[in-house]
Amino acid sequence: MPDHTHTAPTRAMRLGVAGPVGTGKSTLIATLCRELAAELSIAVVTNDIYTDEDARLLRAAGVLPVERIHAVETGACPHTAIRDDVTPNLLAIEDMEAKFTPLDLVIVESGGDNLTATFSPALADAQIFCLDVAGGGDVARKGGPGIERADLLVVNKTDLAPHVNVDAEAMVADAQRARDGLPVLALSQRDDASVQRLADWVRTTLTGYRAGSHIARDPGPMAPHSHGDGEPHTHDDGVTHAHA
Ligand SMILES: Nc1nc2c(ncn2[C@@H]2O[C@H](COP(=O)(O)OP(=O)(O)OP(=O)(O)O)[C@@H](O)[C@H]2O)c(=O)[nH]1
Repeated sequence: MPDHTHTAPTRAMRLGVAGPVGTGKSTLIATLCRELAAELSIAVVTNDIYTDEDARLLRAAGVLPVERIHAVETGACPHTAIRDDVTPNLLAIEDMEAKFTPLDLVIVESGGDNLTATFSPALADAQIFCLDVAGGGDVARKGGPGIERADLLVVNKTDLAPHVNVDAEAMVADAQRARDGLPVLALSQRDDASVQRLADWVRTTLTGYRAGSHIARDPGPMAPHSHGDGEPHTHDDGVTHAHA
């Protein structure tokens, strides 16, 4: 008989943060580091297409020692690096684990990408998907793998809602309907209570992970899409699309 009991993991929890360009992923990660660095040993891996811009932003924020922030350059296809070929990210994580052992938490930021990019469970033990109220009030209602099935959906920058004529509460309610009971968090850097709720979610998820009760989920594959020009190609999950 195979043994299906779960044993508590011994390595750091890997937390993915995904979402479209500019939704506030780097800022959210900087905030988590600021809130949790005194109690947890943290490292961050960023994914950028051609630069190390996100890593530089995080280093400049001064929330972690600079050597704990590692940039992976993904080339033209940022979602491939978090889903189809996770090897460069796994190598970067293992490098950080070797340098800073014992780590409690490794946060991996995806390159800002489209609404359907999600982490493979081979890379992330848990994942946050980030939306921005300024991206439009109907985005949450339209759904998609990250919106519907990430471990936590963040409706971010709620302080901007009145300036962009978006009803943030309605957006959160739409998201809750799409998520079948999974949590949704309204977040603003200007609302400390919301920042505390975010930090508490990470603490609780880490506790579950350490106890062996948190199971990494796969939100689902990329929807078919195109980057505008270039040759179509097939990902490991069988989806064909074109690249710039
Ligand atoms: N008003 C407001 N602005 C925010 C908030 N969070 C982030 N921002 C701003 O939103 C912009 C984009 O934030 P980033 O954290 O760089 O977003 P990102 O998703 O990492 O961006 P990419 O890596 O380029 O995809 C920056 O100007 C942030 O200062 C927030 O809660 N409220």
